[in-house]
Amino acid sequence: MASRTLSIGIVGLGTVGTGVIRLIEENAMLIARRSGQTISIGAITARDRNKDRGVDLRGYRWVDDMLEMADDPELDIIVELIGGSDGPALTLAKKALTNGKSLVTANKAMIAHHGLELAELAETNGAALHYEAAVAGGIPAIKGVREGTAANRIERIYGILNGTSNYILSTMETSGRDFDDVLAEAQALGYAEADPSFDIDGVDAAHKLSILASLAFASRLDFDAVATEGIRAIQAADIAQADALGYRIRLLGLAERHDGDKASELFQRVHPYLVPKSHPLANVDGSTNAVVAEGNFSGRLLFQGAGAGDGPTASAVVADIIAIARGELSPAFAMPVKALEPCAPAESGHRIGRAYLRFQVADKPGVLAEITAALRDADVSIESLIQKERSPNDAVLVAMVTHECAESQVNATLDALAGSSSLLGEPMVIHILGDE
Ligand SMILES: NC(=O)C1=CN([C@@H]2O[C@H](COP(=O)(O)OP(=O)(O)OC[C@H]3O[C@@H](n4cnc5c(N)ncnc54)[C@H](O)[C@@H]3O)[C@@H](O)[C@H]2O)C=CC1
Ligand SMILES: N[C@@H](CC=O)C(=O)O
Ligand code: NA
Repeated sequence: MASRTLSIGIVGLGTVGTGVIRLIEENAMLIARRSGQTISIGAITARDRNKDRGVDLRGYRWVDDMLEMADDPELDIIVELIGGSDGPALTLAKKALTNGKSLVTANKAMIAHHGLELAELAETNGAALHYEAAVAGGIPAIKGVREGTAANRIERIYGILNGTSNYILSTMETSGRDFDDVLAEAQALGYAEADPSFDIDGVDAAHKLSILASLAFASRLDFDAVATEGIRAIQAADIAQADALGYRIRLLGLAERHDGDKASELFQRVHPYLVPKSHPLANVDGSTNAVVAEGNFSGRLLFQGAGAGDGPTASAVVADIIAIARGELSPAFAMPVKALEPCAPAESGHRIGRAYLRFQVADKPGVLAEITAALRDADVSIESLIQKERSPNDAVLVAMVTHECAESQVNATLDALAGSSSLLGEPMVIHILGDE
């Protein structure tokens, strides 16, 4: 058994926090051998001391005020597992790092909004900031990109970054069940954020994408520049149409760096995509995540595994603790924060691709002609067109797939149709994954 002890304070005892305790208890010997030290849980806290969490916490020191942990000389590492971009999590993180204590966190919202500030605090105070669990749960995606691809110029990074929305889409696809019903199940399984709109509106995936993009492109983290759309508007009919056309719908995050003559631009987007069934991402189901990184020497790398849930997320948290125990003090964003380059956001309009468009229209003569005229005026040609029969609310679903065109042309089509009395509800655009 290792003779030295590294003491951690765990803040937050929900899905991830209790998972971390279970893992450290069950794999204690192995972890001690691998890290060269015994990892001891020196203090714990959460909102409610008396809640039954299914783990016996009686042997651990309870601290009422989490901020005391950041001042506690007995603790070497603070493990922040409460969540939230600002508020207590951020206060705790800053205090711990300022005091030279290393911080391990699963909090992507906080890293996406304040990661650079926290990384600078870590640099200044000789502490480590590790956040493997914050992106793609149990997959070592941060380590994979920060270290595994360090020698490469990354051309593009993309993937399925939110377990809850992938669980919803893939379960709706296979079972035909209702959106709300499947979301409730994902929440019960511990996959969803405290506010599940972060999952279904693409915000959680955008947090993760912005972090990955900073690592991949050595650029300053810029969450506000991620164009974000979630899965709320996707209907069972879209999933069925996609299936008939040979695709599955997945919520993807995609980032690319465009190096111009003078400056670099960064394209970052979270959006539903039609993924060809033959593409590896089409077969990523349930809460599984997958990250594709394309390096100029490595070629395409695919990291895949559980993106949410107690066990996989705890695995990533404890891997970070072990890394710190081993003395790994590498900068949080692979290089000193000052060395990261600012990149202006790239516009999407010039992007070329195919798109799935779905309209809900009034069942009256001339509607289809109106849509096709708007497409013609924007010079968008149609590869396939499906007109479905009338639904109970008298709407008719018209879905189509375009030939390759610039996204600005699709936008021009929708602009021309905006306000038309023939359209019942907002049209839906789903990009089709090309040779990304
Ligand atoms: N659940 C998952 O699959 C994953 C979660 N994460 C992240 O891990 C973090 C924790 O997530 P979960 O464990 O799912 O959340 P949870 O809601 O299950 O647990 C949160 C815990 O923090 C405590 N807490 C919240 N605010 C507090 C406060 N002001 N003072 C003291 N304690 C407070 C709660 O009492 C609870 O014990 C979040 O940042 C989340 O985004 C990351 C990857 C996967
Ligand atoms: N809510 C998140 C949890 C992991 O990050 C998700 O569903 O992916
Ligand atoms: Na991870």
